[in-house]
Amino acid sequence: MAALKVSSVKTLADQPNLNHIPPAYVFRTSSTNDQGPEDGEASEEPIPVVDFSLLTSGTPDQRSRVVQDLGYACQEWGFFMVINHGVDEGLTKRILQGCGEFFDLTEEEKSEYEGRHVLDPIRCGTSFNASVEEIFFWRDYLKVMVHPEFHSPNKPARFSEVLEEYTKAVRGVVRRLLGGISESLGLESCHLDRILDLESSLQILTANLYPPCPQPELAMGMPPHSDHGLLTMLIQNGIGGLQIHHKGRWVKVNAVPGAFLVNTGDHMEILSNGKYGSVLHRAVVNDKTTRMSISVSNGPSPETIVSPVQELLENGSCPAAYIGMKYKDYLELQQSNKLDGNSCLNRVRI
Ligand SMILES: O=C(O)CCC(=O)C(=O)O
Ligand SMILES: [Fe+2]
Repeated sequence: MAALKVSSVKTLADQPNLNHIPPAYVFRTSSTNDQGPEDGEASEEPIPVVDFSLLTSGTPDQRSRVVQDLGYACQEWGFFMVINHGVDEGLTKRILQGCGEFFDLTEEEKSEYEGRHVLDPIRCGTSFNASVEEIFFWRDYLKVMVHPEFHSPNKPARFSEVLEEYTKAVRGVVRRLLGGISESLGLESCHLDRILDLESSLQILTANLYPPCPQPELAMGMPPHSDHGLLTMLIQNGIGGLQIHHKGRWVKVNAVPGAFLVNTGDHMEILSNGKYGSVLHRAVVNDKTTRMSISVSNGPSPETIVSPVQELLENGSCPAAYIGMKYKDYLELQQSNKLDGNSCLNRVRI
C-alpha cells in the first residue's frame, strides 16, 4: 500500500485561524515539558568564536592560537561560530532568498522533487522521514547533493547558479577549517584532507523551513540529533531557534550576525576516536515569524571508509573505539531511520 502523503507544514500553517497543532505534531506534552536537563529551559552561555581570517592570514602566533581555539571548541563544545570567513554577504542573502522562493513554489511544482529514495540527489518533504515517523516535526525541507556531483532543482529561476557558487565558497572555508582541526589533533594540516579524499567530498545542502506555530511549546522543529559528516555549516534568516546540548544542558545559540554556525558531525567523532564528539542539537519553533535555516553538511568522499585515524591510536596503546564504515553506507543508514539522538553512532561503536 502506498504511504499516505503528509502535506507540508507550510500548507498547514497557512490555514486561517489555526489555533492548535494537529495531534500528530505534538512532540512534547505539558507533563514532559521542562522536566530536568534533558528537556529543560535552554540557558544562554557564550559560545566559542573562531576568527577565520587569522587562520588564513594571521601571524604564526595568531595562527597557532586559532588552531588551539578550534581544538578547544571541538573538544569542549562540538560547536563554534566562524567570523571573518570571507563568504560574501550578498551571496548568503541570495541563497536564503533562493531557498525561500523554492518553498514558495506550488505543492505541485515541488512534488517533482519529492524523491523516492533517501539517497536521491534532490529531495523535498516535511518532518525528517515521514514514511517511518509517528510524530511529525514542524519543519519542511529541501535537500540537494551538490558535490562531488552537482545537482539542483531547475526552479526557481537562477537558483542553481547561486547554489553552486554558495556551496563552493562553503567548501573552501570547510577545507581550511579542517586543516586547522587536523593540526589541533597533532597531525599535519593536509592529513585529514588526504585520508578523507576531500577533493571529492560529499556535500549536501539542506534548507529548513519552520513556519510560525500556534503552540510552539508543544511542537519541535527538529528533535535532538547529531549530523553525519565532518562539519555542518549553518546560516539562518536572522531568527534564532537552534539549541545545542552542552554539559547536560540545552544552550540557545544567539548568532553573531553574518557568522557561520558550525557543528562537528559523527564522522569527526569517529576519525578522532571520540576526542571531538559529535554534538547533539535541536531546533525549536516560534509563534511569530517563519524561520529558515540552511545547513550544509560536509563529509569525506562517499566511498571513504571512515575509521579512527591510525596516528591517533598511538601504536595500539589506545584502542579504536569505532569500526570503519563507508560514508555512503552510514548516510543511507542514518537517513532511512528516525532522527533519534546520535543513535546511528551506536552502530559503529565498539
Ligand atoms: O535549523 C536549525 O537550526 C538546525 C538544522 C539542523 O540541525 C540540520 O539541518 O541538521
Ligand atoms: Fe543538524
